Amino acid sequence: MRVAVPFGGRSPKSRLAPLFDADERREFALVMLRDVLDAIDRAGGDPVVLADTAVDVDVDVPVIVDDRPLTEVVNDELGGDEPVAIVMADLALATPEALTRLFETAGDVVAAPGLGGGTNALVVRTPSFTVDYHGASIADHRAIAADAGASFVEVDSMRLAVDVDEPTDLVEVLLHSQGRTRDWIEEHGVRLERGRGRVSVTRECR
Ligand SMILES: Nc1nc2c(ncn2[C@@H]2O[C@H](COP(=O)(O)OP(=O)(O)OP(=O)(O)O)[C@@H](O)[C@H]2O)c(=O)[nH]1
Ligand SMILES: C[C@H](OP(=O)(O)O)C(=O)O
Repeated sequence: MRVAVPFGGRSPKSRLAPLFDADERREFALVMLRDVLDAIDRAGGDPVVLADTAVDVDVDVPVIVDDRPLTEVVNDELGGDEPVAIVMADLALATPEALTRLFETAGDVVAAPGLGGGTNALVVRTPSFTVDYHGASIADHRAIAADAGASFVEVDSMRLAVDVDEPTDLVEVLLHSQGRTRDWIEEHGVRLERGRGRVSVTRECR
């Protein structure tokens, strides 16, 4: 199955500014993209990157450069007869097993909800569905599918629910991931900070 991976490479991961400067955030976003492309490949998907700027992914994966807004770019992928998946580039915990389960779940539209209201991954098997990202997009996508008379099935997956947007999301990477992303944040001095409540992260050296 074709798996489109949207990638905003120009000024990514602004919510990680408390930890990383702009160059580091660009590098970090690329490292996550590499992990996600690997997981898709190992799940048997055919990835294509939809990037808002030219990007060197360092692997043999096609890159389409299109600087229109995310929703427009993704909607151009939809509407055909073949199923297509959309997997976000910041799913640092994604494993081939979690993605295989997503790809194999039956439904006109299959969605992996993200923390905080987003839609981290989709499989679309009907031309009647369109996306509308940002805000509580999982609720919007549920409504769009209902209006189109399409079934909407949500996959319950912690590995696909964590999109790395905010410093606290790095806790999940350090605790549950083995990939390049985890290595990168460790090399950049990010450590778990254990207190009385939820574990957080701190950066040792800058
Ligand atoms: N092609 C494309 N992909 C985008 C764009 N904006 C975000 N993305 C991708 O969409 C997914 C979700 O991105 P977000 O977490 O909302 O945005 P971000 O720019 O990575 O991070 P923030 O600056 O913290 O919002 C990631 O895979 C991004 O790389 C865009 O304008 N164009
Ligand atoms: C694109 C957006 O991502 P988030 O801002 O929730 O990470 C969404 O999933 O609607």
